[in-house]
Amino acid sequence: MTVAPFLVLWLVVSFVLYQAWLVIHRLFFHPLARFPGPKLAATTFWWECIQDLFAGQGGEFMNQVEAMHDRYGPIVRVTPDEVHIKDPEWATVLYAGPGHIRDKDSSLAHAAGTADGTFGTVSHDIHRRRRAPVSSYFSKSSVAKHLFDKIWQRSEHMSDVLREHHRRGSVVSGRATFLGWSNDSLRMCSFGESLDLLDDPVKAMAFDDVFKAFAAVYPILKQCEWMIPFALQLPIAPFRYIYKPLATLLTVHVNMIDLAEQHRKEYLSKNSPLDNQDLKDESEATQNSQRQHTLFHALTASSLPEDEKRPERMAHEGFEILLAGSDTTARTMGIAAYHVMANAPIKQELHEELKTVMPDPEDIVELKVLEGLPFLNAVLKESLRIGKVTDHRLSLVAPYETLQYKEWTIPAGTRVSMTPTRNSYDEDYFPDPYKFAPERWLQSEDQVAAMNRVFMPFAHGRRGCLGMHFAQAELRAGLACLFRRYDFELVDTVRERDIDHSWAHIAGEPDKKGKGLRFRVTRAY
Ligand code: HEM
Repeated sequence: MTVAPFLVLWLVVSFVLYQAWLVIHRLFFHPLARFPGPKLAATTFWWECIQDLFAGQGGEFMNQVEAMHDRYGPIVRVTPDEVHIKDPEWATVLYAGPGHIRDKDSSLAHAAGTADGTFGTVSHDIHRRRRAPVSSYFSKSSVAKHLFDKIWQRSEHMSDVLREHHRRGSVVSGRATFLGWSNDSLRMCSFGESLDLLDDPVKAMAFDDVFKAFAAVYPILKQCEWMIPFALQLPIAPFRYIYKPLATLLTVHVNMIDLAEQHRKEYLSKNSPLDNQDLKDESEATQNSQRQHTLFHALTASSLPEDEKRPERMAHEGFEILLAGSDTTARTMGIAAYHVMANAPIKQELHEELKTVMPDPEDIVELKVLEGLPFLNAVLKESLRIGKVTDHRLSLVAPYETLQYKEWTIPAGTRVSMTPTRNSYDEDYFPDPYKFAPERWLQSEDQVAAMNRVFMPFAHGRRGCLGMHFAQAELRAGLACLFRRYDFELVDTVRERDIDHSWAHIAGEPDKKGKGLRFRVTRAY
């Protein structure tokens, strides 16, 4: 026998033996071996990927996790090294606050290729440092003081677009309109410029393809964290022929570096280094934000170390903001709009309430006035509840802490996940969960407090959404402009087919045969 075939045989046998040992180890000797769950899930990480890519419509693993809980109980081993817990009351233990160290699961953190951004940072300590200035830029007070004017302008613009549809009697695509609205608004507030997608539904739908492309490859990206960083080292042009939306996704990544560099230079040229030294903490940076018109200005002005202010690093923050903030808000808006349009009494009540603060339909309203409207608030919360747009497991690791769930002791260093957005469908807290019922948020204080305890559309704790105030301000402004100024009728929109989510890779998606939300503007007030 020559050396080459012998070497191949040796490699094949070694690989097979190694895989066999892995399976035996995972089933019998792994620290999670005694946790309940299907053997296949305990054996290989690829089970999740295969379920997501090939079962049903794809994106089936989340439904499988639900089925595992039905069969095995509230704690289940869902991959070789991860347990998933379904118990709304336990979320505050996993997503714990000060005094508890939680790293992020790297397969979730790195999937978008932004290991240096807040979302993509695994380490607890580095994450805290990075999150502070971004979170401050989108804080409740910063949204009210610095960003709401721009948010309102974009909603006004959406209103103008709808007025034109009314004039022409044309059918409106909810997806193109709301994605254009949220993307323009987020870009305007974060980067001081927008792509004007609201004016160009075709361009808006090209961005929809980008989100779809990301979702389509997400199950593979979760297994192969190196993929996007590797693709970014290659020329983008060939990707245009292989899969155009992926090329667009990579282009957004690359353009973000140029934008970060441009804004950093712009900020430094207008502000002396002496001023910057004076910025001792993030709250000071926020107070100073008269001169910080973009997220990159704020990051440049922050007290982060210089290495964290490299354009390549800041670009990861910018990319994450776009990825995390535009599709989510657009989807929630679509869900809210559908349910309000489909329920005449709800539509009427919302319209009447809005009239109290906008006697003239063209009135401009301050954020705090909108926040004081109980029915608008109830519609917003119910839309976030029923939408559960980020329908994926948020997995963390407590590196030094043993976690206890009932009689189960979870060793330190284990990946532990929950799906906080699914709490919203727990019948113990939300009776008749599939019903869109804003009135549930108008019950007694105790009843609302019980719901609020487990209501986590933005997840919870330090890894929870840092754009939640921004998103809610956008949704309030958007709903106010829509339902104070116009009346609508749905056009061939079926809830089960076009609105409700039936599968999810990272965001919940309606049936693939769905046509999306379509409506007509029947009246301008
Ligand atoms: C209705 C709209 C939104 C929903 C439902 C939502 C939901 C969430 C959820 C559930 C998470 C937890 C992470 C995870 O599950 O993977 C998250 C994280 C995040 N969101 Fe949002 N989000 C929304 C809008 C926004 C907006 C407008 C922005 C930007 C301004 C944003 C920026 C982020 C960032 C950067 C993170 C990562 C935070 C961290 O890791 O520390 N989100 N969001």
